[in-house]
Amino acid sequence: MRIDVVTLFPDLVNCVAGCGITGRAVERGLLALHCWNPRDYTEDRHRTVDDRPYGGGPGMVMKVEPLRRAVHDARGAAQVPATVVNLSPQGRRLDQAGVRHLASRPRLILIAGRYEGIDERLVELEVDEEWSIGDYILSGGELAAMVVIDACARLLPGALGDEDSAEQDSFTDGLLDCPHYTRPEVIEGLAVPQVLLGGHHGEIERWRRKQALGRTWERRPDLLEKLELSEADERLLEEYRREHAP
Ligand SMILES: Nc1nonc1C(=O)NCC1CCCCC1
Repeated sequence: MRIDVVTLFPDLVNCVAGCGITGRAVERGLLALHCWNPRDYTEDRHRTVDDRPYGGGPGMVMKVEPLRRAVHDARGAAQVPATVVNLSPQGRRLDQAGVRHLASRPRLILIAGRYEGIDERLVELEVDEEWSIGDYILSGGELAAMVVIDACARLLPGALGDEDSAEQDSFTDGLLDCPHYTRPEVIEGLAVPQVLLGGHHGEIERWRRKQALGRTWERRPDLLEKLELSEADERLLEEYRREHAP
């Protein structure tokens, strides 16, 4: 998978290429990451990428032309046609289904805006999809782009080793994750649940599933409403509810 990012801060975005699962995906050739700086596509002495907003108001707006030239060069840098994605609070809210959709694209060009935003005509001329990582305002689209890169990289075949399987990731099956524990067995009088020490894999799996169902019910009932639970899951959840009824 190839991801290009149009950004005024390539050093920030390139951090993902240097460490962790994303760094390993790049090392293994599973993910190619390239940044394109609109400032390199300016033609004036001051390398201007922004200007005052029509209609007045605070802040600045990113100009179309430097962005458009950067997108154009990004498109031409590889044969594979790209899906151009703008990251902004105006986009569709990203969830794991959205990540699966984006990770299924052979190539993405992510646009990371700054200032008050990008000129709307760039969106009309070049952007295929707009995505938001949440209902809050960041200083720029770079962190959102890095979230997309990380979440997509985890889904690339071969990106995860056994030690960090995405299969057990919460949200993979629409549920929150179960609690996790490691040594020591007791900390400040808090012991690891006995079932996890017994080595009975069937019981452990059952306990983890019940915890995932129960925690989703307690913390994110909205997620539970979207799911068709099996009879076994319904029974597990009922058991959890009985054990945790206030
Ligand atoms: N939330 C978000 N999800 O994706 N991006 C987000 C964001 O807050 N981005 C910053 C804005 C700042 C003004 C210019 C355009 C990007």
